[in-house]
Amino acid sequence: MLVKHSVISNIGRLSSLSPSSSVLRRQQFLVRTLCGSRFNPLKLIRAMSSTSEADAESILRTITPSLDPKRHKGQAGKIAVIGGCREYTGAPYFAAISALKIGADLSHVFCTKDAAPVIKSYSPELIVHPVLEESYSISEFSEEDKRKVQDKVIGEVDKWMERFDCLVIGPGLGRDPFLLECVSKIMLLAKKSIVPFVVDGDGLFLVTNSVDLVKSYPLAVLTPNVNEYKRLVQKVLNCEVDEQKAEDQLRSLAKQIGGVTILRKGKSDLISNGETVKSVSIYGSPRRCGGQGDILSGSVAVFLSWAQQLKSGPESQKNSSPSENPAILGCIAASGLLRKAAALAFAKHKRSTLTSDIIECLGESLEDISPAS
Ligand SMILES: NC(=O)C1=CN([C@@H]2O[C@H](COP(=O)(O)OP(=O)(O)OC[C@H]3O[C@@H](n4cnc5c(N)ncnc54)[C@H](OP(=O)(O)O)[C@@H]3O)[C@@H](O)[C@H]2O)[C@@H](O)CC1
Ligand SMILES: Nc1ncnc2c1ncn2[C@@H]1O[C@H](COP(=O)(O)OP(=O)(O)OP(=O)(O)O)[C@@H](O)[C@H]1O
Ligand SMILES: [Mg+2]
Repeated sequence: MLVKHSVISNIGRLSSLSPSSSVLRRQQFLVRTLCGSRFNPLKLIRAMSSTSEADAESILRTITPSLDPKRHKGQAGKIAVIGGCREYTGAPYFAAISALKIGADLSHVFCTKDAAPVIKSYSPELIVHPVLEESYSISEFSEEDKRKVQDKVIGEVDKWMERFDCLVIGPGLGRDPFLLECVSKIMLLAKKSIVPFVVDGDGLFLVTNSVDLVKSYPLAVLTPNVNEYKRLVQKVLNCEVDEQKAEDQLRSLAKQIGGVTILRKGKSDLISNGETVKSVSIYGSPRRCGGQGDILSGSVAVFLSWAQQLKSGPESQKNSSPSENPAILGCIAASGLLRKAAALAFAKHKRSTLTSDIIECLGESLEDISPAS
């Protein structure tokens, strides 16, 4: 019930933003999904009651849509990654290509001008927007001109915002202050349009320093690694990470940030929205090469979109969709699939397993669990 009330109050807050018609549709969908006539307290209480190992395979089977010939391009998901700068071009590519490899129809990347040609050259499948600016490229500008540049950046992203099913904010973003200020405005835009977002990498650096950017937004998912989690706990809970109370601490953290969903990455992935805590411990791979978290953030975006779609689609009218929060379902599905793909890639490549090898195994791993036909 607590969940229901907090969702209603969050929606109330979101409603005060004079929404457009597509925003209204999203709001109505949220209300129907989380609090509507299909609201089943028994199912919800069961789902929320304890920390337990999630049945990731069953969730993957439930939320992965069938390949229906009647569906048109875009219906399987339109994802956008906000990330990619001079230093990092791999991370946004990994997140964006993983979304496509899992089954999303369109994957965009909004990055800096330097990063764009590099990311484009990795793959013609991605739609790359060279719109973000770092301080060095505007160092000679007056304050007024800097503001104009910022408005232009926000305008470029805003043109697309309502078309996206989910954003991934942060892989390879870097920590340039001017760029991060623009990204904080992009988060506000996403909230205004009620677009879910996954925050990872340097996006978590931004959010840790400005928690209000995500606080009480029920469609925000944070995916911290060990360092990012430590910094969040220190900032929000004002204490150190306590492994003995890992689940309680994660639940408190998510609750303190107003019920956002947090996926704490590690030996076991732990997922909480401040009410329930679920774990995914399927055996993955002993290789810890960089970039696996980026696969995860792109995957969460797709599965979250599919879980939401399932709840709003005709299947939900038959009361056959699961009652849990789509963000939690998306995290469980993504974590389970990444671990399966990592295990498969490791079986093939052993010590030389790289992130690209794991990405190549995403399709086969999903096919094993949820065959296309
Ligand atoms: N190919 C690319 O373009 C990629 C780009 N990426 C992008 O890089 C950006 C920064 O992200 P990040 O992950 O490097 O930052 P953060 O977590 O602060 O780690 C910094 C340092 O912390 C340590 N450390 C890490 N894990 C640890 C552990 N388990 N236990 C203990 N220590 C641990 C370790 O330090 P060391 O051990 O070397 O002292 C590590 O070097 C971000 O934008 C991200 O998206 C990546 O996605 C990778 C692929
Ligand atoms: N010790 C571990 N044992 C098994 N799996 C792990 C371990 N640590 C992380 N993972 C898995 O690897 C995935 C990526 O987590 P990781 O902590 O490497 O993220 P990250 O540091 O953000 O990665 P990236 O290099 O992309 O930034 C997680 O989903 C988790 O399932
Ligand atoms: Mg990372």
